[in-house]
Amino acid sequence: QDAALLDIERIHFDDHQQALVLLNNLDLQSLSPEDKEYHRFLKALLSAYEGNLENAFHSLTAVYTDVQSTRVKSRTLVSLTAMASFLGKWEQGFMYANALQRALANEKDETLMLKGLQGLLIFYLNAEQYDIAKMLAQRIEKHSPADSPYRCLGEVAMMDIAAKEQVSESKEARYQTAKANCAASGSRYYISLLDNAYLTLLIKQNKPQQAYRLSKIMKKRVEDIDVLFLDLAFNASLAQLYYLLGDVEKAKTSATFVLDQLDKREFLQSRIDALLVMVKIAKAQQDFAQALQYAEALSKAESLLREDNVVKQVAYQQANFNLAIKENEIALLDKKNKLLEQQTQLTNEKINVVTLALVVIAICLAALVFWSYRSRKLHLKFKQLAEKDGLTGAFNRSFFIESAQKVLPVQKDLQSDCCLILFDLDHFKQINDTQGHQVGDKLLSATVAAIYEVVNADTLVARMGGEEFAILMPRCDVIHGACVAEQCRKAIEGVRVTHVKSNLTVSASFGVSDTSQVGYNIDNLLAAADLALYKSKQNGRNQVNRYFVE
Ligand SMILES: Nc1nc2c(ncn2[C@@H]2O[C@H](COP(=O)(O)OP(=O)(O)OP(=O)(O)O)[C@@H](O)[C@H]2O)c(=O)[nH]1
Repeated sequence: QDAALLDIERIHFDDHQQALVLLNNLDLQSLSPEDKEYHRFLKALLSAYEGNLENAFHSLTAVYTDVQSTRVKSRTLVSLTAMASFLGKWEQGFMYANALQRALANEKDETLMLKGLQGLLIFYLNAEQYDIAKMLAQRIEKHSPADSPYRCLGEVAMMDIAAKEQVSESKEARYQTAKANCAASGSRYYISLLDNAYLTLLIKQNKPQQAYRLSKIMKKRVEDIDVLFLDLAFNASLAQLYYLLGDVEKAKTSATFVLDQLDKREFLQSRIDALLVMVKIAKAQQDFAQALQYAEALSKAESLLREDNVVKQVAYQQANFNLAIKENEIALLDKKNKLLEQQTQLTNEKINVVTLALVVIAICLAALVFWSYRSRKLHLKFKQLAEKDGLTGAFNRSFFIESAQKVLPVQKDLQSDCCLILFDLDHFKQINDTQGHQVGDKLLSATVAAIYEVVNADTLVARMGGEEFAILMPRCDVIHGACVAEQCRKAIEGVRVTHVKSNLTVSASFGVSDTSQVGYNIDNLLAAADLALYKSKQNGRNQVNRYFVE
């Protein structure tokens, strides 16, 4: 903030005229927007010295409402709080004091914090809440160095409270330390306030000689400062002091000075002190008419003060009550918020649990699908392994026999002929020996593939062992069977295997049997076909022979 503005605020208690001159001479255009607001605040504050505190209070209220800068706003709140107590605006004052207390709870700026405490201290002092005022003074003492004006104000407050409470013990030592601190702070105004508080205490403790010495020291300074409130308080004290010292004329002069001023709320205590002296003097001089007049004025002033005290107490109670309501509301809101938080947390947790459950279910389902797919695949594989020959893909012997045992009785019931072809590759050992086993294997596979080209898909083709194969054909007589066998023989003749060392030809010998001759027994069918096959081998191989009953 602008140094000139800060200076004006610093000196305004001690030299308000100089402060006013400086403020009016400032070039407004050169100020930042925040400093313009600060300038407006200072103008409102200094207007208090024009004699109308009420007007100054209104100006400050307007500043407080209008300004944007939080710094200027909180500074204005401090002055409003203190000023409300001088004007007896207790209801507003407690409201401001509460707002200020709340603001101070979060205040990080040390100067603003001390300023705030200062405003609160003045307010609670005037509100006669001495316990709170003492606490505030202690806080100020803790936060400020010995030579700070804030520290000095704390000392003034403590002395003022001692005077108000009319303590009987000597405060001489305390006064001397306080005075040293206040002198170090360089504030004439605060030193005068301290002196006046101590002066009041000395008078109340009936120590007129000490009080007199002090008053002599004070006089010049008070006159120089020229603040009406201080002038009146000092003269009221002087009136009491001179009366105690028996200097009636001087007591009268001082009291009259007080009573000649406008009858305002902020000067009420000084007025009462002065009137009290005037009543005593008039009585002592046996001027009863005058004494009555002063007594009436005194009673009026005292009743005003009592009224003010009642208003003050009620406002204080009300403020505490409002605060309690607000605290309850805040506590209630806190609880509601906590409840909402817990509900949201609960909902979130529920969502998490549901999501987790869904994920787990999805994983389980996927695992289940995968597992059933795998097990189906495995099952098929096992089934295949159990039913088929691994090399050629034809059915194996056991499956062939099993199937034949199921098929044949059905065919028998249907009176449908079936025939069985048995064939064996020729000179296969030789092929193995000359071409190698791998070629032999290839040949076996190619043979089965060639057979499947000839027969129907529902025909049972099986590898019975080694290079021997069987074909079972339902709804087929021996002539048709021999025909199929012939086709198969030719197909095998056409089988070619790649990557062989020399030209490789392959053939097979066939034997065909049928149910019309040997019945529907698989063993008989096989045996009969085997005989026919044997015949083919005997007759030079690569041929088909049917079984005939001899
Ligand atoms: N590469 C191969 N050879 C096999 C397999 N099973 C049996 N063999 C062979 O097939 C040959 C059968 O030989 P043999 O029973 O003497 O009959 P062959 O040489 O075909 O002679 P003929 O039947 O009289 O024409 C043997 O050498 C077996 O080792 C097989 O899975 N792969």
